[in-house]
Amino acid sequence: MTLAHPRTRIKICGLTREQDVDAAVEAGADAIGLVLYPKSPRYVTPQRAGELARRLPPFVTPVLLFVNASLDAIKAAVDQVPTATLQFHGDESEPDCLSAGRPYLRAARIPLDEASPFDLLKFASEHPQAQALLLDAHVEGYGGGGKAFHWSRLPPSVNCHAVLSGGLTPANVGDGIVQVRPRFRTLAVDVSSGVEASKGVKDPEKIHRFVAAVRAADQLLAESPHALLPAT
Ligand SMILES: O=C(O)c1ccccc1N[C@@H]1O[C@H](COP(=O)(O)O)[C@@H](O)[C@H]1O
Repeated sequence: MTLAHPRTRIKICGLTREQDVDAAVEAGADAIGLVLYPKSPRYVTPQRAGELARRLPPFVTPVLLFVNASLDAIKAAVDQVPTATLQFHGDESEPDCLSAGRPYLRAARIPLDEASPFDLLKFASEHPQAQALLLDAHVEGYGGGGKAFHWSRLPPSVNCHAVLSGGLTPANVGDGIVQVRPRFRTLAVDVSSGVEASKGVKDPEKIHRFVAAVRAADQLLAESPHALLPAT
């Protein structure tokens, strides 16, 4: 059976503190992201990632984020968080993404400039084993830039699961869900900057408002499926 409007899953990314992990869980997040990219202001060591992930209750997924990491570095983090889903946010090939033997999300970094070409269908075909494509804006530093790309750039129909990210906030996530969900098999959302007090420090009130905005969009779509805009 296909559900017309499955609940939008939510990932809160870039957590560095116990209280932020707890706030994400209390708000109802389905996944938390831990950034293993040393150049990020949200970087955590593999050991710290393990400490934070061990706070999670069942059925909340820890996601380990990498940018062009070596296999040794990936394995060191997976040793600490053996149940992790991996998020590859750099220039990794499909064999790189498969090398650690864990489910993974592959970030597609979509140019902010509408004149710059980006072929998402080709990108999807190059990552057939990704659990989902994570759609982010192409920003300096690879990600976590708080910038939204033009959602209208996405193709009308892509036969894969997707995670919308890049500049999401409590104010725009509902609109993002309505615009992007019809184009993919399912849609989840991922936020970092939009729920922060400062880089690497989350604001529990913003997390709650973000989750409430996602649930409001889900409710709207369940009650009025016509609210889904036709994909262009
Ligand atoms: O968070 C980071 O510092 C980061 C560094 C390198 C690659 C990705 C990073 N974060 C991811 O970027 C997207 C968008 O984040 P934002 O909401 O726009 O801040 C998200 O998937 C983060 O997990």
